[in-house]
Amino acid sequence: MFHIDIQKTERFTDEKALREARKTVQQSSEDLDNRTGKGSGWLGWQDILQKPNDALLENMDAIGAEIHQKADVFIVCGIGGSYLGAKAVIDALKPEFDDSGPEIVYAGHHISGRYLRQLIRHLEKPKSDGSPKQVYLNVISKSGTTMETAIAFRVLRKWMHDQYGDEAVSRIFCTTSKDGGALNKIIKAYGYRKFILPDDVGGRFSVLTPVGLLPIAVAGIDVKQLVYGAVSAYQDLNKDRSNLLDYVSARYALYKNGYAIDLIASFEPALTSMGGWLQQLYGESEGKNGKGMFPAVAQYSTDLHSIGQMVQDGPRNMVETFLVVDDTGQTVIIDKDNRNYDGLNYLSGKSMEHVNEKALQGTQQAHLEGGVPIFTGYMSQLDAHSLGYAIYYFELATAIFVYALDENPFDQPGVEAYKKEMYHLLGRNNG
Ligand SMILES: O=P(O)(O)OC[C@H]1O[C@H](O)[C@H](O)[C@@H](O)[C@@H]1O
Repeated sequence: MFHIDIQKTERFTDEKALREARKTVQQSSEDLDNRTGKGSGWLGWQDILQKPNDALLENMDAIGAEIHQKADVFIVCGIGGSYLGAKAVIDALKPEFDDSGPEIVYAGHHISGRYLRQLIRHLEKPKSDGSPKQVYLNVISKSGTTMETAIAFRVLRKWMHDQYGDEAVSRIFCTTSKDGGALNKIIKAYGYRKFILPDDVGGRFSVLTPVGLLPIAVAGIDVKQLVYGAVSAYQDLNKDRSNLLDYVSARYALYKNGYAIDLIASFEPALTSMGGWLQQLYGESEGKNGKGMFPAVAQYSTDLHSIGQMVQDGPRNMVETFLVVDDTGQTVIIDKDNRNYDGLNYLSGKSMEHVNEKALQGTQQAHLEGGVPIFTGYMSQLDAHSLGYAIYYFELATAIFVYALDENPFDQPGVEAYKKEMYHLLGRNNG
């Protein structure tokens, strides 16, 4: 399923510090379970697994399958927790260069007019047989007021209505909170189909709600497997949390010892977006009142050729968290070449997976010797069930770690600061 090996961190923590950390973390875990910690009104991400909503899953599956069949392009319009989870799962499981089902594109995740103009040009370009592309749009915003998403939605919505007339209404899907926010006003006025994100589930904990499930289902991924993977994790970790608590304790002890950066790395490019999802989960949950580790993401071996030097030899304040899949399911065998000009015949008959695994082991050994404590998260397979399992594992680890910091894992007050400055510069208060 999923577990984290902490062996390669042990030489960086002394026993006493680890014991203390474990005590704090144990208490944090109990506070979470007893619902006595900070932000305890925001534990809906656990409740949805305690009682999985099969009707919702069936519904997501059915709508997803219908759009999968009809759409050429499916636009996911959202930012932060409103798209990172879906992207993580889709990038992990949808085969590369796959042209079955719709192309999934993203919008509303920044304010680039250049990008949006080019996206619209792409939507308008007919298919190879000359017929127009069939476009469907899912806007996702918990608050319903996020500016990046709202601007893109305003533009794309108009494009959809210009293109499809009244039929646009049946091609636009909105995911938001039950009440409130500008998006709810728009839904009411235009009659778009709405999916609800429960109030007690924060954006970065929302991938297993319609926020993530609809785009994931549209991509042709089994949402039941995904959610039930997380349900298994929920049940297993209610029974035995020792691996998770060892991981959180070691990470907390390292943090206390001055380790300030957590570099999330994978040798499997399909998992890089999982790193992006985890980056928000860790970053927004931890970074409060001068506390927390800065989460960064690396794709290996690609980035060993760019930031590898820094990891090996830069300031010694970094831990690495590797996401590893035991079985990727597919590979390429390196053939023998009689001339052997490239000198690679010592690898002939070997799979690229074998080479990638040795690259992982070699990198870990080198970084360890260079002074980087290493966590390794093992996923048995690259499938929906294992991903769901890992998602809940990390959500739980986040909540417990942030309780150990004595902060609220579920708010993000600091994110408002840039918005305030931007709104001021844009003259929002002047109407
Ligand atoms: O879903 P929304 O309300 O549009 O929010 C989208 C994102 O933007 C906010 O500013 C928060 O910092 C994130 O936690 C959130 O995921």
